[in-house]
Amino acid sequence: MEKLLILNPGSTSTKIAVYEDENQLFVESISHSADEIAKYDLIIDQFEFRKDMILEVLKEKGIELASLTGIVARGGLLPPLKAGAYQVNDDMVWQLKNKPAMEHASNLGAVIADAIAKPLGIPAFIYDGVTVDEMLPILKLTGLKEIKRKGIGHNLNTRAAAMRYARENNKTYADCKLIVVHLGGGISVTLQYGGKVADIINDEDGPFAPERAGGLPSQSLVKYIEETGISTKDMLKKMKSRGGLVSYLGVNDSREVEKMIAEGNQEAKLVYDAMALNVARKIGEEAATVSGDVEAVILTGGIAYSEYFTSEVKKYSEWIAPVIVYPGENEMESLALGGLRVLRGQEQAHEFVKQA
Ligand SMILES: Nc1ncnc2c1ncn2[C@@H]1O[C@H](COP(=O)(O)OP(=O)(O)O)[C@@H](O)[C@H]1O
Ligand SMILES: CCCC(=O)OP(=O)(O)O
Repeated sequence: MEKLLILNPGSTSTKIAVYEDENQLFVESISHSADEIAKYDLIIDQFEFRKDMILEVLKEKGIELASLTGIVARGGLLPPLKAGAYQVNDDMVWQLKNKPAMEHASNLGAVIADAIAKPLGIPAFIYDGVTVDEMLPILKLTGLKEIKRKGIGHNLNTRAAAMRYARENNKTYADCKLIVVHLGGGISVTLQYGGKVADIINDEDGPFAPERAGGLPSQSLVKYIEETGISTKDMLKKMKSRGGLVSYLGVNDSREVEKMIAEGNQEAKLVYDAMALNVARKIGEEAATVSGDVEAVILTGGIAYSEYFTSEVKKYSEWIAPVIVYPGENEMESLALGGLRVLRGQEQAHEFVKQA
């Protein structure tokens, strides 16, 4: 029997679970207030704080560290990866500590997993990391040779949703042609076919999201930075955590926005409807990429619980293909099942080599 510790550090929470084979023994999501996080300059500075908290949760739940047989974490901002599993090694820990592609809480996953796994002599893995980049070469191009599109986003949850669709329709993942959208604090619109994430539209050129600015008109953005004198670091932070619903309405919880709409707030309705329309426009972009040959559009993530939001997206997208809703995210289970496949020899973990 395998006993796996699953770690998913997010911007505002740390999710921890333990699985015995396919059975979840517990899952716990610890929220971090903005104040708690604000005192750390860099993500990596939160290492001790989050690791200690994880160890504390395991103690409370009566999980003996020595009983664990492996650890699986959400992968961080590494250089472009293949889909599936990578074994956590010294190169990966070095990369995340010294040269991550971007600051993001998921960078802590493999580093903490390594710190716990090494003394126990058990393996640690990441699975379907945020930088899985299988994008079609033609989709990498932008209008400036020096700037390329990157495959970054919610690969874990969108691939898990695509695989669920395949299972439920008695098909293999490789035989499906799907547009899968993660609707959370951030949004990713993906095109998946041929067993790959052929495209992923996320923060840089995606729709705005509860906390994210999404793609912005590039000339206006450059002028805004020059006129306000805002630093690169502060601007990136603003686009990542103070954009979208937060920028217009001051809240990142879609349920609060829906309450505002129900109370007659016209600004809230305009912004929320615009967010849904922008998601649908990106779904249309992915549909065009495959000349409309799409079998289904799948909406997943926390906002997929919303009848209001999913109906809006459907209104603009159902002409492409049936729109299926898988509410919530399935990240902890996806990590556990991925780790189990590797430990059972059903899947091979890739080896990570650092890029200094
Ligand atoms: N029932 C619901 N109706 C509308 N929005 C919801 C509902 N439940 C959760 N959400 C929204 O889902 C978002 C978080 O989605 P989730 O997939 O859990 O997060 P993340 O990708 O940020 O980890 C929040 O904006 C939250 O308000
Ligand atoms: C870093 C890309 C994936 C992402 O946006 O994740 P979160 O929504 O969990 O911050």
